[in-house]
Amino acid sequence: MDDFQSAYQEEKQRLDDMLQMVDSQLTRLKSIPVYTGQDFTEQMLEAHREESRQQLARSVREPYFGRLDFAEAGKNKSELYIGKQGVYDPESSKPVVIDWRAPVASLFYSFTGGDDASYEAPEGVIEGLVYLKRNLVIRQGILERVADTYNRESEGPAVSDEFLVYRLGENKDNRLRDIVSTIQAEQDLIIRAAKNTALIIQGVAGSGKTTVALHRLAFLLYQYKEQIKAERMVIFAPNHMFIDYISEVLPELGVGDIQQSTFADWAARLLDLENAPQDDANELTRWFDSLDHRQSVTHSGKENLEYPGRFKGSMAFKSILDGYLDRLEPTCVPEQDFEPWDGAKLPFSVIADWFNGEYRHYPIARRKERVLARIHRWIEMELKKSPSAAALKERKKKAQQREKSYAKKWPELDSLAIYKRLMQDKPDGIPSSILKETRSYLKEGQVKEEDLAALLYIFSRTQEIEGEMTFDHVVIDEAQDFSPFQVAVLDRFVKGHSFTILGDLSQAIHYYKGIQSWEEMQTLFQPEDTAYYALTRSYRSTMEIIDFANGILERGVGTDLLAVPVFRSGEPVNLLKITERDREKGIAETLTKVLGGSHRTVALLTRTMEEARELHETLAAKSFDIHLIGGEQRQYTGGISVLPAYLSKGLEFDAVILTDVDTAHYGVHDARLLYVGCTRALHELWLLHGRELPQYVHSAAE
Ligand SMILES: Nc1ncnc2c1ncn2[C@@H]1O[C@H](COP(=O)(O)OP(=O)(O)OP(=O)(O)O)[C@@H](O)[C@H]1O
Repeated sequence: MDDFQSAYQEEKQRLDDMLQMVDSQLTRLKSIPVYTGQDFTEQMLEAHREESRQQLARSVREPYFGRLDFAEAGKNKSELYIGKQGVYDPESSKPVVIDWRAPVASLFYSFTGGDDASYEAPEGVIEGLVYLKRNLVIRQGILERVADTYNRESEGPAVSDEFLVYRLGENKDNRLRDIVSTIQAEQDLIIRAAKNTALIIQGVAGSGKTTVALHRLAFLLYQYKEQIKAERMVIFAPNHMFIDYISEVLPELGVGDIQQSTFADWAARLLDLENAPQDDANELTRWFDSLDHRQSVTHSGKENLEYPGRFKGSMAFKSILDGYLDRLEPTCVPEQDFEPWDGAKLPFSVIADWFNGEYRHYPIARRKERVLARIHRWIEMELKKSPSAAALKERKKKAQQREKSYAKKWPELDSLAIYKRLMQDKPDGIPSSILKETRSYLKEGQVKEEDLAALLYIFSRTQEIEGEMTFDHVVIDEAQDFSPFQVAVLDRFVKGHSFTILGDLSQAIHYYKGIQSWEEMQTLFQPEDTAYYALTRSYRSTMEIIDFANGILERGVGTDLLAVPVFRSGEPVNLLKITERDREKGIAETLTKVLGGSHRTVALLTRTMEEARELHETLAAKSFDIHLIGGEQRQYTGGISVLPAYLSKGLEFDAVILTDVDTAHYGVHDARLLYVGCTRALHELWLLHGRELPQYVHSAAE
């Protein structure tokens, strides 16, 4: 028997033993009748049993994925099995499978060979020797693969990339998956970083940002279980389809109840907006669907703060709001005494004293509420002094009217009302075009996504932020499209600046919003409260695709944030010229060719929504089973999809076909967009064009 076979036999025997143990624990737990009574202690015990049942049911399918033989200095070697969750021997209560988030499991990810192995444990740094690092693929309880990525006894070097390349070569379905078995050291550092830090991560396309963020949430919940709750953690994603796409990773990791939302949805809920802006689907269509309009805007020299989205996302706008709100505070109390009926008087000075003195520690909207409630109580006390029933009746009637009209003299202090007044009052510093446009749609009862940061900020300064509104941790994915002001606002809702902010500046396709450098975010925090990481290795695509996309970055985007590929080779990138007359035929033929492979997900990426619609119609008429994805889409179902490139951000497909890659569709300002499109492909990439390719694509292909 060779080494491999004996390792396989050994692991198979171990697995059988383990499955038997897990199965008998599960059978025992299932035999306990489910408690449905009223006793609180019993309810808690039942909840605990149910959690164990679910965990064990997951463990029966895949109890572990890795083995690490480690000898702590001065101690014997132990064989540690690492799984998505810990398993305990019911008799000895000792762990037989270690949770991947436990300190010692970090060695499985950080160790790449050599005589020095150490990890950080609560009791300090533990040092020792690693003898074996082994990956095990178990599916539905069956051992499918054993791969040693390090063996002290063998001569050869560590081959950790081989197993990674095997995993990366698999085709994908319609959901993002967990990567616990192949987390890379650079990713592990981010996943395990301390909680109370605003982590800012620049990662090239396909570097695992989204995946890492989700694993980090699972880690934080494990590491800080006493301090944080899943329901108080949130991941902000760009749209509903993306939320659907990532929705299975956390349950796979055994973590539930973490909020997944768009910023717009969260803001609309908190602000109780009647007309909530629908993410940015409309805005996207406006900016991306008319090629001419977009060209003229990007060429007009209008940069930065002249775009409403950029201005309203800037910290300069926040300062203007601060000034306005500071001025509002001393003018809240109406300058008059309050007389509920003739002869009874509550002097202005007393009311002002309540507002500015006694209730000073409350935000102003709350203060107003408290003062008005106190006035009401004062009226009731005064009414009791009425000399007769008739007088009481008369006074009560008067008081009701006057109380109502007095309350109306106070300024309205809900966020939208304040914001509307601010736009009317025209404070210095807001460009007049922005004032005018905003006033006009606010008057129609509309609010745009770009206004939400300001509205939330006003809310946070004027209302009380109650416990259930706060977060223990916030993840912002695609953060290059967030504004500094949005992050500053969120900071008011999150405890201890506990953020994971991830994005890629090269994918900042929204010229009208977002940031241009990470410094804009970093400077929001004290240096000791923030840390910056860069992820440069790209795991999604083949070397050929990454090299090609790097060419676009270098020559089209003009950045040096290039991706480093994992050594996974595939087909060359295909640049195919088809005459305009044969466009539809050429696209259909390419699609047929691509479908001849073993791909499970294929995307046709157009430049505009309109083109996607037309192409969908054409191909559906040719009997292709194809889905059209639009901005309002809530689910991604896999298979063959046709969508505009700007909606493909964050997603990935086994094969990607980009249509009309010519200078008219992808001008110099669209290099980022094309980069996004190209980097969606895992294994195969086609660029079809009738007219001239953009110059930066020509050179990227050379
Ligand atoms: N360590 C890893 N092991 C295996 N697969 C990985 C690893 N890291 C990332 N991947 C895979 O790479 C792909 C890209 O991951 P992900 O979507 O999280 O990257 P991203 O940086 O958010 O990408 P983009 O910015 O392009 O949207 C996914 O298929 C993910 O499973």
